[in-house]
Amino acid sequence: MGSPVHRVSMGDTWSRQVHPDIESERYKQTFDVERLTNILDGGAQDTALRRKVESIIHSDPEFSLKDNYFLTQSECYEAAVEKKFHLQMLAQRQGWAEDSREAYYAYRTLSGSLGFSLQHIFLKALRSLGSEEQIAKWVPVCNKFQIIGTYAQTELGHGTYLQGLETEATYDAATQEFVVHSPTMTAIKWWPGDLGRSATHALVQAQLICSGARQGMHAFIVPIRSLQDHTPLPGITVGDIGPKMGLDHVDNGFLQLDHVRVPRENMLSRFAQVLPDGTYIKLGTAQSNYLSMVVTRVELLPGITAELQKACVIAIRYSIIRHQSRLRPSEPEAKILDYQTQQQKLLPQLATAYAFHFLARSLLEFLHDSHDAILDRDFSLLPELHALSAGLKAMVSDFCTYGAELCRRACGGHGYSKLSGLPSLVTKVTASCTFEGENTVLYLQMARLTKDSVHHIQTLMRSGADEHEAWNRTTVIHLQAAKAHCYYVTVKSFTEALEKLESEPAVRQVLRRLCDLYALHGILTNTGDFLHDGFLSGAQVDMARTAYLDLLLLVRKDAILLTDAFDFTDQCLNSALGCYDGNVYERLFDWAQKSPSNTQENPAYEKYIRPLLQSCRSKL
Ligand SMILES: CCCCCCC/C=C/C(=O)SCCNC(=O)CCNC(=O)[C@H](O)C(C)(C)COP(=O)(O)OP(=O)(O)OC[C@H]1O[C@@H](n2cnc3c(N)ncnc32)[C@H](O)[C@@H]1OP(=O)(O)O
Ligand SMILES: Cc1cc2nc3c(=O)[nH]c(=O)nc-3n(C[C@H](O)[C@H](O)[C@H](O)COP(=O)(O)OP(=O)(O)OC[C@H]3O[C@@H](n4cnc5c(N)ncnc54)[C@H](O)[C@@H]3O)c2cc1C
Repeated sequence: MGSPVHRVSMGDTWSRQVHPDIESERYKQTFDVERLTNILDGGAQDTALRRKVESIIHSDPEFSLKDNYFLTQSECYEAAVEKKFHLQMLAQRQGWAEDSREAYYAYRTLSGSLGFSLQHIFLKALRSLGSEEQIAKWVPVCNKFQIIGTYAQTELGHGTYLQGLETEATYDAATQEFVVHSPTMTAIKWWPGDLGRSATHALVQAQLICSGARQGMHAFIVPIRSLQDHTPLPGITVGDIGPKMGLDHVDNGFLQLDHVRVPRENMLSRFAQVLPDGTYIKLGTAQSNYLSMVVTRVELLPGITAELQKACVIAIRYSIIRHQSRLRPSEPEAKILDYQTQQQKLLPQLATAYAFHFLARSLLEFLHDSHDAILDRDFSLLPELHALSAGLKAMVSDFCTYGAELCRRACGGHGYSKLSGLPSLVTKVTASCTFEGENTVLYLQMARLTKDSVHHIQTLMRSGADEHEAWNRTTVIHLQAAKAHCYYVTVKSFTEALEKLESEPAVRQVLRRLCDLYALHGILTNTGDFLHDGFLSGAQVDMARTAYLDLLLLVRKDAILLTDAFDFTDQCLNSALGCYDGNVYERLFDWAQKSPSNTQENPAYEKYIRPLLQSCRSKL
């Protein structure tokens, strides 16, 4: 009789018998895993609520992810829309609001494999840029899915440089309408998620033209498909941009506007208004309409971090089960996590996954404390919020992408199998280095604030360079300064989180080790900077390395318990390598046999293989 089935288990044949190699790693608990889970969730009640939502979702076969790896792009898209449809019906029955904790936990449970992900961003932009009246009008119809929104800012010719966006919204005082138009091929909106086949409305960022003057980028709600039969409305050419590297379940699309008219009330007017006679009233700053990007960058951080957390869970559990080669000729093959190099690959990533959890929580608190003031047009905190959100979104997405790929590679051949769950994690998190702001550009937004950057610019300007040339000729240094600042902010937020855990000594100690490992990893991967600036001597670098290698051994002992604390269900991980019970090989073999290439006829045989074999045989 196997051990009792753990609550996160897949619930299949092998869930009943926990592999002894992984079970032995759970015997000696140096800290209370459940308490750490509660801390990560924000409290025991949040853990209970999350688990309740997970249980409801996993009890319904409509939400199963197990066939996802065998679907085409169109099937992926339809499966995600189908799950979103069923989740919306479930949410209505359960009374879960669109922006509720339950809805967030449902999204986490399904690893974001849901349609209409841009509805959230449409709503965020609405709440940041819309007047109270516009919010009261559009939020309810969004929440009830009476419309499906997307956020259309990027164009074929421009994504980063927002002042270069070409889409125009020209005010017609005679009819009190805006004429929204794509004047050139490069003005076609390109990339917006859910635009290809789903959205009925787009929040279009366009250059406002009124009273003969160009007023910069403003947001307009533009209906794009009929609510009766989903056909494109007059003046609208819309479609899918075609196959991508990943995120097959998202229909990223294009939108060409041919003099489309929308009522004056459709320009989001928290920070600017156009009066009936075309008079432009500025209520904010030049960058007020960039606020929605700030909010989205901050609110994307937990989801991006979760991808690295899942990659660490899969790779570390697999590294306990996988035996390969011998540490000593006289001993049996070793668990690959007992090799120092495997520890050096995975455990700093685990530390990073924890560090980013506390960083995201700290930045979300800053956003929530400052957002209301900004909505009330007190912009004093906006520059710092922008700089932090830009730099930290760039760092978190960069390092989560790097870390997820490292976890994938650390699993050898099976890490290259989609059935491991790792390749789709990597392609998904990679996208976050580009969307919501390309990372280099965002790092540079933070760098504008650092002392070191200013010094280099001033030196060049004294030698005769103008400010623009001086800036461009020092951006590599700015980038370095911004990355260093991001690392510092991350260690600071992790340390501050530990200070609040005085009543949890055992949990605090295990997290302290992760914080030290994260900080030392940062120093040891940038020793040149520390030596160059005289912050460390060679002897001190040696001390740091010794402490780092000692920490790897200590964290190794708690590695499985630290992955368990994230409390991802097996269904959410959807990985043959990463299940709680560790029965890797049985699942790999079982799942592979479910592949359509093993269950369907092989047309290539009759057409090509048999004729080829026979033609060769006849010559023998
Ligand atoms: C299943 C997965 C679901 C995932 C969903 C993903 C959905 C993705 C959506 C998108 O991708 S939407 C499109 C996102 N696009 C961007 O983020 C564009 C990125 N580009 C920029 O942000 C621009 O580079 C820029 C920063 C806007 C450049 O600004 P600008 O061209 O005006 O020049 P600067 O001189 O750099 O800035 C001027 C001034 O403005 C301040 N500032 C810039 N951005 C902001 C902001 N967001 N908030 C507040 N302030 C901002 C900047 O600091 C400068 O201020 P001063 O220094 O002059 O005071
Ligand atoms: C999966 C995915 C989903 C997306 N979803 C949406 C969406 O829903 N809505 C939407 O509006 N957009 C969306 N986008 C578009 C995304 O926001 C843009 O791709 C992003 O802002 C980058 O702009 P770009 O593609 O024009 O790249 P570019 O800005 O052309 O960048 C190309 C290169 O030029 C460099 N570069 C650009 N400007 C500078 C500079 N000033 N200094 C130094 N280097 C510079 C960049 O660092 C980069 O290396 C999505 C993109 C992806 C990949």
